[in-house]
Amino acid sequence: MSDPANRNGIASTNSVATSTEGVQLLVSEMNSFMSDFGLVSVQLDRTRSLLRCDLTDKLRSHAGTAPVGLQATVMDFVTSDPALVAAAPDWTATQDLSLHGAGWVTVGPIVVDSTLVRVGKKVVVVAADVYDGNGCEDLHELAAAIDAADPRSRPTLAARGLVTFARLPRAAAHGADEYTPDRWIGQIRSRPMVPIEDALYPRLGIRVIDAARGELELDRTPFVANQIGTIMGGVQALLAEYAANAMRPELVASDIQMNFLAQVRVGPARTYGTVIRDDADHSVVSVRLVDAGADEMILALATVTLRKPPAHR
Ligand SMILES: CC(C)(COP(=O)(O)OP(=O)(O)OC[C@H]1O[C@@H](n2cnc3c(N)ncnc32)[C@H](O)[C@@H]1OP(=O)(O)O)[C@@H](O)C(=O)NCCC(=O)NCCSC(=O)Cc1ccccc1
Repeated sequence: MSDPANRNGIASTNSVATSTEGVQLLVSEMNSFMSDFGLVSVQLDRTRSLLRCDLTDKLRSHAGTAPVGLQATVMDFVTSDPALVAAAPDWTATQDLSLHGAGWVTVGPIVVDSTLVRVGKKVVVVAADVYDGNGCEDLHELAAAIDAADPRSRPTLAARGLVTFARLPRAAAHGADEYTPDRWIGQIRSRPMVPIEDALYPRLGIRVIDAARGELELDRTPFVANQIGTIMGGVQALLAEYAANAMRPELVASDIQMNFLAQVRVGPARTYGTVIRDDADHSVVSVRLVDAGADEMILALATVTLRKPPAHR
């Protein structure tokens, strides 16, 4: 089988995800908001996975940096691999995700190193370090640099994060049997690369209802949904970041905490923002995500810290 969009001959996966309300969505790697991220990963062993993501101009924040929602998206993606290996045969859903900036990713690629921390009966916890690859695209070279004994040889840490996954029955995820990171140990895997015309936020189709109040909406479409039929955790992080930035447009997000409480039943996802701190050099915004089509059922709670952009410091 040949797939011209696929750089390493890895078959792209299509699956019909059914949400908790029984709505069917055709979820495909070829038609995802991440299709032009240039995602390449390697499962180094059963407990560690490394991923890189291109930082093209389309994906940059208004300050030219890698948006925190984008870092959260790729962090969610790569940490799920050691989680799925550890949780097998269960599937996983992201329950909590935190990401704290140590610096800005300005050159790229974005590199995320994820390591299994704890396997429990109900949850699996995976830590992640985010680096600016500074032009290096070779994952084995990056892993060696991260592991270097001399701290001066290591890439600069851009952020540190922690992701808690809840165990779900494997039947919750359509296409689960095609996604088997435990069989990919040592393999470099490139996702299908399909160009997308729009920049990161416009492509999601976010509707701004009231910027000053952080009120935005996003439909659940196959473009942003995952195998269990809800809006991907990373997209919810991007939505929360966008809402916080709508309230404080002169700043740029550096940290995010997401608590995913329920899965989208109907959609759209709607945000409500509250500024909980305004200081000289930063603000903190709390964002509530609800399912507007399901009696405003709470989907997630987010806290976003925003700072002055690096060029203005
Ligand atoms: C499930 C939980 C995390 C925990 O809640 P609790 O209160 O502890 O449990 P709850 O009472 O709600 O469950 C009772 C029972 O139902 C089971 N079950 C649950 N769901 C399903 C299902 N869909 N289908 C079938 N069964 C389901 C559940 O196992 C349990 O079974 P049991 O009774 O033990 O036999 C909940 O807070 C939640 O859904 N949060 C939102 C999570 C979220 O949306 N995250 C963001 C998107 S994820 C993402 O993006 C990842 C990604 C990364 C990278 C790339 C791609 C993807």
